[in-house]
Amino acid sequence: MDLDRNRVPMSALPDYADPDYFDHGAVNKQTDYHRSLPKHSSSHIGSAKTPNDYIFGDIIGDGSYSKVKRATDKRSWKEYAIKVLDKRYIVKENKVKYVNIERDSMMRLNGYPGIARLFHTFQDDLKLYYVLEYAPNGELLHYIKKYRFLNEASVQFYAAEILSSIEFMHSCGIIHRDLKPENILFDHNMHIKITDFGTAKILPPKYANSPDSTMFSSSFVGTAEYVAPELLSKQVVSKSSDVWAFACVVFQMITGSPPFHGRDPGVIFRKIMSLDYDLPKLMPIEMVPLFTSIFRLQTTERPSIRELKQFSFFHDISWNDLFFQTPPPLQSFRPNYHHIPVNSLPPTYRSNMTAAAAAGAAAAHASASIVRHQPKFVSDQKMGNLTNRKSASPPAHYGQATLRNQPSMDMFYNRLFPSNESVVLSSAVLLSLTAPLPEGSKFPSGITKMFLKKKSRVMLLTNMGRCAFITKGKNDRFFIDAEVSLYNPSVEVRFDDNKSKRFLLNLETEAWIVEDTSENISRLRDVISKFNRSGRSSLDRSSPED
Ligand SMILES: Nc1ncnc2c1ncn2[C@@H]1O[C@H](COP(=O)(O)OP(=O)(O)OP(=O)(O)O)[C@@H](O)[C@H]1O
Repeated sequence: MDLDRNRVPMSALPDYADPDYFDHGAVNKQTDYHRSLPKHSSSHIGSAKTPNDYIFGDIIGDGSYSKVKRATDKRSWKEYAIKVLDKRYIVKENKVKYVNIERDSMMRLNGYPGIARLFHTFQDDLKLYYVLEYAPNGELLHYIKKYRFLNEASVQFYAAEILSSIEFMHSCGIIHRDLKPENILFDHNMHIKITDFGTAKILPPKYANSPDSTMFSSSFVGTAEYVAPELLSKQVVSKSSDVWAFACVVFQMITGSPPFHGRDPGVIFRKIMSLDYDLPKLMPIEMVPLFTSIFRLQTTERPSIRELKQFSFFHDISWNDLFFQTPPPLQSFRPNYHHIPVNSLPPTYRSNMTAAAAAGAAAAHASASIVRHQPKFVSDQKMGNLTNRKSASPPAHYGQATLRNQPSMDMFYNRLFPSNESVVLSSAVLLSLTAPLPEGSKFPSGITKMFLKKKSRVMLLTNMGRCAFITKGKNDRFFIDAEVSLYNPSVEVRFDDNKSKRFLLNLETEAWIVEDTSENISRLRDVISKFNRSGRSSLDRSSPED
């Protein structure tokens, strides 16, 4: 079931009658450079396959404008991951360019073992399908969360695989621009497969062998924690921006969190621009130069990949047959107490650190604390103040329902709630999590806005003042992944200016920015304000006695 169906007027859409609309760049005209690329045979990328050739299984990934599903080829019984993209949404959100970039860059990189392969693309009236090599062992992020600090042997081995794959990408003239643990997957044999080339930069051919520090203009793409300073200060990227992200990923593997983290993109960017990061005291000494040499503001000061491969951290890596080796088992990091703590580093290492980083390292040594940053939407605990509810704990069926045999979406949505509660308004939205906005401060704009992670959700408002955000999970089951009571007096609702489709739910410890994509903003404004006003007026009435 497509949640957005019936929400976008057909007249607003371009003509998709041409089956090659996406496959041959009718929307995004091919540049001379694209025409100069080697052509792939039509059996490889083209319309030879259809959705009927596959048995679709669970959703295994939820991107900002796509769902990734497990699928089995009916003839070969081989398993694939099929990325299903909603054409209407892509056009409406101006994502056509990214969809084509993803296909073009993956085609160019096909065959390298560290990069997920794209086998076919095809489409039907509503969707685009990218048939990808299936990486059944999930994301690197999963293992970082599971083990918190990964063992040194794994960090070394996987850092080498990632670095080799980046080197290959760069040699093909592709800068990934969004390397992060969510985009590094594991195949059957626990070798890496880099994915998500939707925001890659495809360089003109003459730059394929350019130095890593050569800069290219770039829009603001990527993920705040892994973005390099040159993008923030000059709106440019270089191959060494991927190397910066690589260092952030390796840092996260060994310490559990990325080096530059914070509650909102603004905080993260300030830390990146001032190179404000901490080196935990038990970090293996051989790893330190990796970070101190890469975390430099000037791209020219960062080592090239060729130089990095010579670092002592990689001294026993056999680079030529990495993907034929058996990876070391992923485990938790067991600190080797013979490692030298950071505060007794030789002066050459210390001189590479900024004052802030050195002070941070000293502080980290004193407290040995490593802060973990895993943004997470809150759910049930926010429901405590829901009025008219006898109990804060959800009923047994709460949060899950199947879609089958439901005559209308609203009736279906009602099944998510207790029987005395019903949906009064639903709308497709983009939801992002950020730090609470102090009174009087403006909504995120410019690059801070661009780096907010947005998730497509359906927002439901119920007659009980509940504001729930739902998404589709495994087996086509919907679930509520964030919700709040608008009657809760500590929830502040703030609308952006009149022209904007955004509003903010300011909670005590975090804020949700909601952007309406269903032309419903004025109705949302009315209903939400009504609920929230009554909650806040009860706060005003009760505060004098408190
Ligand atoms: N080949 C694959 N094998 C297994 N899982 C995959 C594969 N490709 C993608 N996934 C899963 O789906 C998720 C989303 O995929 P992908 O990052 O390509 O989508 P996206 O729309 O670009 O996401 P985002 O908006 O988060 O950048 C991945 O993080 C991963 O968990």
